[in-house]
Amino acid sequence: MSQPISQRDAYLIINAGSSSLKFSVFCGAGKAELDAVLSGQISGIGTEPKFEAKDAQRRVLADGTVDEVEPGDRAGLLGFLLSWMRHELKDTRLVAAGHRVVHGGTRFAKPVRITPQVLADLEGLIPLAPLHQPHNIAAMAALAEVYPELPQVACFDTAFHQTRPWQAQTFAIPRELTEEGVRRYGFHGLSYEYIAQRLPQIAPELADARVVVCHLGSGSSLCALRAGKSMDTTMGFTALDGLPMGTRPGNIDPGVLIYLMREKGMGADALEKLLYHKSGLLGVSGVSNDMRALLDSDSPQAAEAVELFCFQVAKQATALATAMGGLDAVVFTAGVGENSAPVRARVAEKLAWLGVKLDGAANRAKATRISAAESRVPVFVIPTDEERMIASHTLDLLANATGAAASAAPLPVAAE
Ligand SMILES: Nc1ncnc2c1ncn2[C@@H]1O[C@H](COP(=O)(O)OP(=O)(O)O)[C@@H](O)[C@H]1O
Ligand SMILES: CC(=O)OP(=O)(O)O
Ligand SMILES: [Mg+2]
Repeated sequence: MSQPISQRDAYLIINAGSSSLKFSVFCGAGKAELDAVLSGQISGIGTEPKFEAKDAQRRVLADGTVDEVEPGDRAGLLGFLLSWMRHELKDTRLVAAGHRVVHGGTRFAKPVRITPQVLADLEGLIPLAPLHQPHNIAAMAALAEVYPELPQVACFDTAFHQTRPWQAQTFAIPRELTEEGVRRYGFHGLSYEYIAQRLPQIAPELADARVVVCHLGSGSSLCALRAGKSMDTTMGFTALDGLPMGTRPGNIDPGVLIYLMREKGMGADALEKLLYHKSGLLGVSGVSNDMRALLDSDSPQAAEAVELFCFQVAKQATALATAMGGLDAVVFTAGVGENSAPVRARVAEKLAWLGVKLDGAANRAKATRISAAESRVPVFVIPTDEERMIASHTLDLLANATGAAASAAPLPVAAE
């Protein structure tokens, strides 16, 4: 029989996304044997927050709407979650906390122990990730209040994308700006890193394959994975680039921004609000930022928003296939990618010319492999697990105890 949780080392993991606050508690002596003993999320932040939690046996501990806090009150929702967890974890021996941090900038190339200096550096990156970085930092501060002695570790969305060739990291702008750090970083790296490890366990023949991973959630991006390494990705300097998302536009002609500044008198704050909070599925549909609501809606604008999303996913997937010189497999993951059969079906239809064909029944059943037997390109649905990846990095960092020293290694500027 396994040891009770109270006698095992436990790691508390927090992943603050744009529409969700996910958490897990893992127990285990090493990263190969990490058991999720508690996990869940507050989803629908900003619209209708819902709290779900499960125990080690995947039994439901909580499942309902959060009525006591305003839908957009991030601090209130974090407080609600931490007080619930504190009660649940009463005898648990927490040894560390790990956090997802969206932007590592040029400074953070790998996970790092959080120190006052690291925290200050992360705060300096808030303008490059205003929808995420403040919430990532708020979770660190809130935990430090509840567990002042607990070591905390930051794991970065940007870190996984360092293997891209320089042309995938560089904007066509004057070199001085590139050297200052104005370049394509890419995000959702913890999710892609998890998929890169998981796919060869499911399909060993694809270990060296050229795979487009579609991370479709509230924030969405694609990654070109070759032999498990990132070769390109759709997000850039910030998490605004690439695909349309819940409230973000994705690719947009920069001339639009100049037009809005000159002709509409919009400044940085107004543009930030437009691009991070009012665009994407919400802006196009006028109905919701939530893909479920759009698929359930009778509004023609909601249908157009879904079509625009699927069109861009397929179009940009094709560009990423070119970045790898071919396409051997497609993976769908994250909230929309894992749960929406209609979105997967529409994207796959648009990629038919590349040899993608789904098995309709397998797609609707959310099977692991959803492609038809005759599909040249196999297609998979793989639930992502950013929290497990963070736990694994947190264990590694603490085992190597290089913490603060590791933070001093700056990222090299993209080399030719
Ligand atoms: N059954 C479903 N059908 C379509 N979309 C879904 C479904 N379940 C969840 N989603 C979408 O997933 C999104 C959340 O994805 P997730 O990856 O958890 O987001 P975050 O970016 O906040 O981490 C929601 O905004 C919702 O639109
Ligand atoms: C980077 C990003 O967009 O993250 P999320 O999908 O969690 O909002
Ligand atoms: Mg997310």
